[in-house]
Amino acid sequence: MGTVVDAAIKDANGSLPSHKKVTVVFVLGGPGSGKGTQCANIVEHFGYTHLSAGDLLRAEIKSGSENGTMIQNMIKEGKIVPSEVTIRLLQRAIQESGNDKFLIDGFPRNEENRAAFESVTGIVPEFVLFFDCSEEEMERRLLSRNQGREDDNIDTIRKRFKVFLESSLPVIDYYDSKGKVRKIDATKPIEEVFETVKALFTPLSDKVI
Ligand SMILES: Nc1ncnc2c1ncn2[C@@H]1O[C@H](COP(=O)(O)OP(=O)(O)OP(=O)(O)O)[C@@H](O)[C@H]1O
Ligand SMILES: Nc1ccn([C@@H]2O[C@H](COP(=O)(O)O)[C@@H](O)[C@H]2O)c(=O)n1
Ligand SMILES: [Mg+2]
Repeated sequence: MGTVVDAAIKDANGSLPSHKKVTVVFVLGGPGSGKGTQCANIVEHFGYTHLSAGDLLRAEIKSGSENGTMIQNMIKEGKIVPSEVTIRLLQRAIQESGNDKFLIDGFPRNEENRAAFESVTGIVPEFVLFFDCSEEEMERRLLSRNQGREDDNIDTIRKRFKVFLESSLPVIDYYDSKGKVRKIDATKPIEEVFETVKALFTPLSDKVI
């Protein structure tokens, strides 16, 4: 069993923390590198709860929240939403899940995300899964994804790549300096990528489904 952290997770309103043992794996990689695809496989085999920061933000827009328009504009521009908004959504999802192990996909996306999450929740990731993929391949995947995402157009994709290089790679470098990064060649076919991923999760798991 991997290390678990005793995290003080405040509830969605920021009230008294409840102590809960949780295991968190951050899943990072460029836009279209296959984070969501591989998270679905990990959930199926290892019983984690998948929390995609992007999905939570899109759900917040749909819910008609007062932050909806701001979030929608940021996503259209490929920009990173202020940490307090995203962290509140992640905390709520953690609290509501009833699970104790989480894949946090697409977060932390910049230094502000990283530092704020650690200081608010006290959670240190078990490790960071980094899907390494060429821009050429990611662009091809995003342009053929066909999920109706407003940010899957060439203008926004280029902005997202720039933000990834400038703001997200430094977060991966930070965790790499702490020996936490598990880098995966994500240009390979889905099944081959998952074989490598599986080998990382199997030692943490006492039951493989
Ligand atoms: N290894 C792979 N080979 C080929 N296609 C893939 C691979 N992994 C994922 N895809 C496809 O690429 C597209 C993007 O994958 P996915 O949504 O998992 O990426 P993502 O990293 O979550 O992207 P985003 O950051 O935009 O949310 C999907 O259509 C998916 O089916
Ligand atoms: N930590 C995050 C994660 C995402 N966003 C915004 O959502 C967009 C889509 O994210 P995906 O992971 O689903 O690709 C992303 O481009 C950002 O605009 C964010 O702000 N903060
Ligand atoms: Mg995704």
